[in-house]
Amino acid sequence: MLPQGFPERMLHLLGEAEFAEFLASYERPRSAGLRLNPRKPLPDGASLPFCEAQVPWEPNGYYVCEGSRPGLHPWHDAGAYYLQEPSAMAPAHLLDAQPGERVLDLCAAPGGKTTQLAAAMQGRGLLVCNEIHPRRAQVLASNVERLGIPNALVLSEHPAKLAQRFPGYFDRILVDAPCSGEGMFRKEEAAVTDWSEATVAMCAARQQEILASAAEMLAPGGRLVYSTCTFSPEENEGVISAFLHAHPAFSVEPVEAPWFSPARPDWISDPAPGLEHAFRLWPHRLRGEGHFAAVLRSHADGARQDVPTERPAQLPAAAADFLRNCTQPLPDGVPVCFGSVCYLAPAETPALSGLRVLRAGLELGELRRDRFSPAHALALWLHTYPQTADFPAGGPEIAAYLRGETLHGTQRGWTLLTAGGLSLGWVRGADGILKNQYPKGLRRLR
Ligand SMILES: C[S@@+](CC[C@H](N)C(=O)[O-])C[C@H]1O[C@@H](n2cnc3c(N)ncnc32)[C@H](O)[C@@H]1O
Repeated sequence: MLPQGFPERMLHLLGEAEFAEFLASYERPRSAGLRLNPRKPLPDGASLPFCEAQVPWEPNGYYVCEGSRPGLHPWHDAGAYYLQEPSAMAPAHLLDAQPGERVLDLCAAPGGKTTQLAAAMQGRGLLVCNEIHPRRAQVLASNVERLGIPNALVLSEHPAKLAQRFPGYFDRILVDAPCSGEGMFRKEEAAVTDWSEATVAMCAARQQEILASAAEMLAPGGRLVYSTCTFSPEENEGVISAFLHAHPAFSVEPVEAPWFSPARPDWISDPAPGLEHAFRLWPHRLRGEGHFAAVLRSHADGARQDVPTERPAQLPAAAADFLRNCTQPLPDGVPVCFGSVCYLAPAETPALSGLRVLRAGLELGELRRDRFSPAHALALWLHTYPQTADFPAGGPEIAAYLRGETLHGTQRGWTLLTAGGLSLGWVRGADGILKNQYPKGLRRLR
């Protein structure tokens, strides 16, 4: 059931013929997708049984067969892929983040686009992902950890506060704005029940503010992508047009993306020039849900700004000893400790004091009574470790491990548990028993 007032709005915008096609898309099943994580390639010869065609605008993206449950496969827990609606893969593709850059994902939870940006950055550079709501920021942090991303700072701050701390600092910024969610009516019941004309107006006002903060943080010459999953012109062409009028140093960058439809400057009054280069993704014109995206380019003069960087901490000796034993070289980074928890923050990490930080890069582990316990995040980042225990991904041992049960094996001490070759967590071996170290909050009930 569509919310009252919504079909009338769309009929007015689209006209009768296209509205009929649009409406018919609600009778079709929604498209589901997943994105493979290049940091955790599937073992040679392996494939995922639930993947069908590739998503045209994302080389790692696949449509998922109807009725399949990829979230239940242990390789999901191992971070081999992220479940993501195909149209939602468009904004990060358009941002085109590069290894070594400074990239900000300003509205990042639960982390679909953050994890896609991380894949594009190949572990190099600084990825700051921010989510204003603390609970949602925890989900974001957990997904960053699951996909084994080493170079992300996870923050939970208001965009205006970040704008004060990071003027002109980022090469690329994604604003995947909170919106009225009209494009998600096929996917989320809450999007239908929460919708009203007043919500659209409230979202548009908030989007303007977020976008203005983002613009302050973009380096001269930088690229900013604004996206929503809604159809309303107020939240899309309207927001971008008002932004361009207020920020003459920006323009909409024309980008080659033949799968998407042009935006509709004719749906708003006083459209800024170039608005037609933004994109609309229509559920009746492609295989995916409704989205909007605009690529904005700064033409401001000047250079990228720097801020003071985080000072490296001295890792406790027990941590350094443990890490020396890792055969896989650690990424470039700055050791940072919060109390007894140690991280390897990305090189050039800005000073973090005064910011709400959920993860300062790769969590290495914790010092407990002079003993070092490696973090779950470290296990998921590792591909190899001198001592591993591997079990078939679909076998009973991995199912038991994910429920938090003890396994059997001859290994002694900290051992990397792998599911069909992909790291999944730690076990600690002694006397033929492999004690389960899978975090309690992630365990499956059955
Ligand atoms: C569309 S969702 C982001 C989805 C995410 N980019 C992904 O791909 O998984 C928008 C996010 O913006 C957050 N948000 C809400 N109000 C905000 C505000 N005033 N400033 C910044 N973010 C806000 C929401 O909590 C939500 O997580």
